[in-house]
Amino acid sequence: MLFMKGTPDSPRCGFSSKVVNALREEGVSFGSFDILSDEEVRQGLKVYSNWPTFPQLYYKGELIGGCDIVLELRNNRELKSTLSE
Ligand SMILES: N[C@@H](CCC(=O)N[C@@H](CS)C(=O)NCC(=O)O)C(=O)O
Ligand code: FES
Repeated sequence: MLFMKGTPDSPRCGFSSKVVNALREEGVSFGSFDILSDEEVRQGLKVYSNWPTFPQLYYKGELIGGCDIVLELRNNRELKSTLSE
């Protein structure tokens, strides 16, 4: 599940766009939520996960990370395996 700015087909920030591209390139299917549509979710998730920025990628209810971490996993060829454990 990706909490992002905008939607996968219409991202509203480059960081969110990069994560969408990485997931699509790996053939990972994912749900998404546009945090720009809900200020309460936007601020609440930062507290919930102790992570101050978006995008936030979750797998099985746990935060995997943001743009930097997702791209690092992809570059290390670990993204797909991380999201299928
Ligand atoms: N280094 C971050 C880049 C993401 C980032 O800096 N996001 C900012 C600008 S889009 C953010 O979400 N700020 C808080 C907010 O907009 O609520 C990452 O790896 O995800
Ligand atoms: S919205 Fe400006 S950097 Fe993401």
